[in-house]
Order: sequence, then structure tokens, then C-alpha cells
Amino acid sequence: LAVEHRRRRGRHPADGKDTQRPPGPKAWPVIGNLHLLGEHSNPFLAFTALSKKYGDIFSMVLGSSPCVVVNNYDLIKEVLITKGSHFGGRPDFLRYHKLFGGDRNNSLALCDWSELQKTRRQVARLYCSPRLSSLHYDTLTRVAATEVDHFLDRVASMTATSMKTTRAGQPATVHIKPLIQAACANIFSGYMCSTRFSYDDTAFVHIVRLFDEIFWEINQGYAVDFLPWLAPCYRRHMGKLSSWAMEIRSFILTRIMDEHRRRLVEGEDGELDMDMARDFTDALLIQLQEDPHLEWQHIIFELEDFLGGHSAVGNLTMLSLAAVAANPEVASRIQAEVDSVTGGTRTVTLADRTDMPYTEAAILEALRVASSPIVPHVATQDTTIAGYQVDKGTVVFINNHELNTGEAYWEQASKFRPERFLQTGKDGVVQVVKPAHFIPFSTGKRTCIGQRLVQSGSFVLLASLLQHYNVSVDPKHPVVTYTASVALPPDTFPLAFAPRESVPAPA
Ligand code: HEM
Repeated sequence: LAVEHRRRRGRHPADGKDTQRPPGPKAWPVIGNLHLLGEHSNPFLAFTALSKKYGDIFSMVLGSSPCVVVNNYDLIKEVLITKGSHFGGRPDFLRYHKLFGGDRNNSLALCDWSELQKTRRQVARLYCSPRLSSLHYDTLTRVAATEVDHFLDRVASMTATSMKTTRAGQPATVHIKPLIQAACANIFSGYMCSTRFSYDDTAFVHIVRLFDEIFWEINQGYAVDFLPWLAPCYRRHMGKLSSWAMEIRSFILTRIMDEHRRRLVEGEDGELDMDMARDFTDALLIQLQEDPHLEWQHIIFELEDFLGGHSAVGNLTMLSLAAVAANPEVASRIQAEVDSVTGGTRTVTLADRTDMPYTEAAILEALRVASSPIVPHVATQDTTIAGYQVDKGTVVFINNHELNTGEAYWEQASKFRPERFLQTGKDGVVQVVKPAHFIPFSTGKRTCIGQRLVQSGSFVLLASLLQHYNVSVDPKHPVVTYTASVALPPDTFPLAFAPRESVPAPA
């Protein structure tokens, strides 16, 4: 009752006048409005339905947590940009702590905003947002090219094996997702840690699988997030999360960190400086020496966090591939683009990306349709949105699903149409243009750091696959995707592959 009462009226933090809280459904004892989310297959569909009744900003109570949901672009901008500094916190979900050694502040994405996070973010940005034509971008291009060769070799052998059991002339059914995940993991570890693992290295394959399990897991919503007293019922589940994360950390320590430390820190007598950093891992170790506020566990978790980003890229690549397989005209246009850029004489590389706007647009379209959620923000002070009072500690949900799929924002929103992101300039050059309301990586002070890596990794894998194969949906294995999620389960649908004729053999 107290929550309900506080929710209805309050004092404006700045001027002390009575200010209205956003309208919203009446909360039940104990569960608040959680049941309303259960009425739809996905919370974002529930948000959109509730916004029709209560307006574009409304409040609700989940368990005992006061929440506000914003549903249009202007309100979203107010939260993320104009008042970004009022909404820099993250919710305190038990699962988030379990994944990061008992403290979610070990994770850059799930921590509350602080000076320490600002410093960690600066180094991460340098490596994880490599600028075009920078040395880091050159390294990424080289690493990705090496990986694509290994990847295509393995796809060729998987396709050949599958074809032995397929009728002549039929495409091969291939469970491609684990291989895509492994290739992405290698692009990330090659770029961030100067280390590549064999696809036959069972410990590596296992860790890639665990990362994918965690990515799927972190994209689910659980009642225990808002009803922490349910924790005893989730004990086994939480234990599983902790043990996955511990296994990953131990792999990173023994297979990556130890070598870097031996080479860099223990091998040097004098001062270390950033110029000596060969890669992101070195940079973290040097930062640890330089910054008294940083501790060993911070950099281990940071590396784990960023290496784990490969899972998101792999899932997006798989979704893009599935969307292209289901839309053969899109596949043909990508193939025409890649053939024209490479002249059919070499395998596509990351350097071709700027000349392949249609392929880039297809990946953006996959991102739009998938509509990956923006991590909830939390008000770090008493403040307002659109004049409504919002108390410190309120969880703010950003309904970007409406932004990505609403008819108000997109023509033929339900269709997969990459060309919606293309514009021909006066000089006749076709360019990728993103409307301002398209913010798949969010915007403002907590915007995604990994977007360049995302676009690079998914581009090079999607383009090289389509360069060498016609990919289609296997009628026996329909494509199943999930609303408002870029995540697919680790065991997901296979796709059908038929080698194209007259394309260059992988090096
Ligand atoms: C499909 C791929 C990805 C999508 C759609 C995506 C999207 C997002 C979104 C929506 C946020 C939340 C921003 C906010 O709360 O306002 C975020 C945060 C973040 N992302 Fe990504 N991301 C992807 C991949 C990656 C990768 C590959 C990395 C790292 C290599 C990464 C690193 C981060 C970090 C560190 C944050 C937290 C920033 C902060 O809270 O200060 N992301 N991402």
C-alpha cells in the first residue's frame, strides 16, 4: 500500500511542488503488476499493450520494485540523453551478481555508473570501438581474414560430410551455429588476446558453448529478478550460472592471461606504458599497473565480459543468415554485391565492408527485426520524465521493441527489407542511412561499446558464407526466432547449404 501511495503522488525534487507520478495499473500485494507481463509472450509486447491504455509513459510495480516504462522516441531520448546522468544505474538482479563472481559491478554492462567504470570504459573503447583506418582496425581485418579461411574450410568439410547422406542434387543440412560461435570467439580472442584456438580443441569448444548458454540465459526474464525471496527455488539454476562463469574464468586465466602476464609483466624490469600493449589483454595488464583503483579481478572480469561479446555477434550472424535464407531475393543481392566487389577472384574481407552497403543494410535489418532489448536503467537520483516524478531507485524500461517494429516508425514494418536503410546520394552513390530512432545499440552515456566489433564480425562471416554457398531454410527444420531477442538457444535450427559454382576457393 505504501508503494502504491508513493507511486501516485510525490514532491517534485527541485521545487518541492506536488508532482504527479506516471499513471499505471493498480499493483497487487507481493507481486505488484508482474502478472500483467505474463499475459503476453514477451514483456515488451505487454509494455506496448499497456501503453495503449495508460499512455507512452506509465508506471508499474514489479514485485516491490517501482518501475517506469517509456514507449516513444522522445521519452527514450529524455532518459538516455537529456537526463542520461540521472539514469545511469542498473537493476540489482541476483542473476547478474551470480554471473560476475557475486558482484555485478565487476561487469561493465551491469555495473552502476562510477569513476572506476569510466576509466575501465576508456581503455575498452579504444580496443572495442576500433576506428576505420586505425591500426587496431587493420589488426581486426587481418585476424578476421585468417578466421574466415579456417571457417570456410570447416564449412566445406561439414557440407561434404552431410552430403554423403543426402540425395544427389539436394543441399546439405548443417548445424552451423556452434561453428559460427567458435569463429566469432576466435575473431575476438585473436583481436583482443592475439590467441587463436583450433575448432578441434575440446576445452575451447566447451567454453564457447558455455558463453552461448550464458548469452541465452542473460536474455531471459525470470520472476526471481523482481521477487528475490524466490531465490531458494532457483538455487540449482543460480549455482549453474556461477559454475559456468567460473569455468570460463579459469580457461581465460590458464589459456590466455598467464602467457600475457609472463611475457609482459614478469618479463619487464622497468615501467610499463601503453605503447607496449600488443592487444587489449596487454592494455588491461598495463592499466592495472598504472591505476591504483584497479584490482586484478576487475581486469579478469573485463576481459571475460568483452570476450563474451562474441556470443552476441554469433547469434546476430545466425539470425541474419536465417533471415537471408528465408528471403532468397536478399541473398541474391548480397551475392551480386560480393561478386562485384571481389571480382570473383578472392574471398571477401572486412576491408570490403564500405563498398557493400546492401550487405550492411541486411545486417541492420536483422538487428531491427530481432529488436534486442536495451538493458534496463535505474534512476540514481529523484528526477522527472516528461514532467512526471520518478524516484531514485526506480527501474526504467526502454520499450525499443516499439521503436524497432512499430508501424508508426517503419513502412511495412513486418517485412524484411534491407533497402529501407539505403539512400542514393546526388552523386549516385548508395549509402547506408539509419533513421535517428533506430538505436539497436542504445545511445547516451551507457551506449554499447561493442558495435563496431558486432558489425565487423557479422559482416565478414555472413558475406563470406554467401559468397561460397546458396543458403536456404531446410523445410524439415523451420526457423524459430524469439520476439525482442537477438539470442537463439545454443541448440537451434540447422540451415541448408549448397556450394555455389565459380567462386574462389578459400585460401
Ligand atoms: C548483437 C550485438 C549487440 C547488441 C545488439 C548490443 C546492444 C547493447 C545495448 C542495447 C546495450 C545497452 C545500452 C544501454 O543500457 O543504454 C549494450 C551495452 C553494452 N554493450 Fe553491447 N550489444 C551487442 C554486442 C556487444 C559486444 C560484442 C560488446 C563487446 C565487445 C558489447 C559491449 C557492451 C558493453 C560494455 C555495454 C555496457 C555499456 C555501459 O553500460 O556502460 N556489446 N549493448
